[in-house]
Amino acid sequence: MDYTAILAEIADECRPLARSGRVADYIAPLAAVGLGPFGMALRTVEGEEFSVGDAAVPFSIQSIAKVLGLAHAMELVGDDIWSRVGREPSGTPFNSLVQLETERGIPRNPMINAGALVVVDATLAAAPSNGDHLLAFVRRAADDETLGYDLAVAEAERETAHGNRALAHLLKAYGVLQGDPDAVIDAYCRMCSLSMSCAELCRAFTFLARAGLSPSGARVVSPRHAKRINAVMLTCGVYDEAGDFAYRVGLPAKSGVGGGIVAVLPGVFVATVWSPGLGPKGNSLAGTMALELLTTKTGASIF
Ligand SMILES: NC(=O)CC[C@H](N)C(=O)O
Repeated sequence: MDYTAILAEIADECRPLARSGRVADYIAPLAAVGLGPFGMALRTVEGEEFSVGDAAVPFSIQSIAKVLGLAHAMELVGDDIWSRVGREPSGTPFNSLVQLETERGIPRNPMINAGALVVVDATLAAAPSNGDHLLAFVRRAADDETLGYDLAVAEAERETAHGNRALAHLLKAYGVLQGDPDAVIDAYCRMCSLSMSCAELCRAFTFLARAGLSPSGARVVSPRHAKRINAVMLTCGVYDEAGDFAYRVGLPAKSGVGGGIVAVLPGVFVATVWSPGLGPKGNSLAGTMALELLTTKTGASIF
């Protein structure tokens, strides 16, 4: 199928909304991007690529990276990961502390910050200490050795990560975090600073549409893990907007406060969108609308 005309229509309809919402202002380099950009890309499992607008502009993928971190951890430690983090939707904001105390240090899922910190901790404990194994995993998933971090973003987040530090120390107090909370925060901020364009993000997430295979056909995760990661994205990927997002868009998806969203239709395509204006739940306003229009215009969703 040729998605060129549909993406052009979607971009026209979404551009006005790209001036609405708020950019994430607690990480200075993200605030500096400002409102206005809009880009979208779609890559089919056959390898056809379509894009519109600012689809080639790199942006900070932020919490979208939690999916890559989870995929890496599942390959490293297997089902053991689920002894320290749940897989139920939280119904709370991504950075909330409240539930973590009432549930005695076991985060609801790996897509909220507390859960991602546990995943990072598990990865640090399991991986050999030489080299950056997450980055190697991401490059392998995308078949792209040029992908990397934006270390200025990581450093800026480290300086203001007081809430995340509180989460990490609370996790440590409950004995759920094995390593040093500050080392976990450093690795977490680096992970969130991964920088990609919509087009690159489509390639990095191809394995979730291809039952675990990268664009070149290399095995990234098992088919079972791909299915499970998509399930976690569907139920938890956009935090306390997961229900509304499933209702409107109908695809497993993950958002980040950089304004990106990646959505997967298993067996068919990966669609990515970037527009920095966020709604109250921290998800891109124009990005959500673009994905809603995509599934409405094509009739393609998991439902
Ligand atoms: N929702 C997000 O993208 C949040 C990620 C960001 N690095 C944070 O921890 O606050």
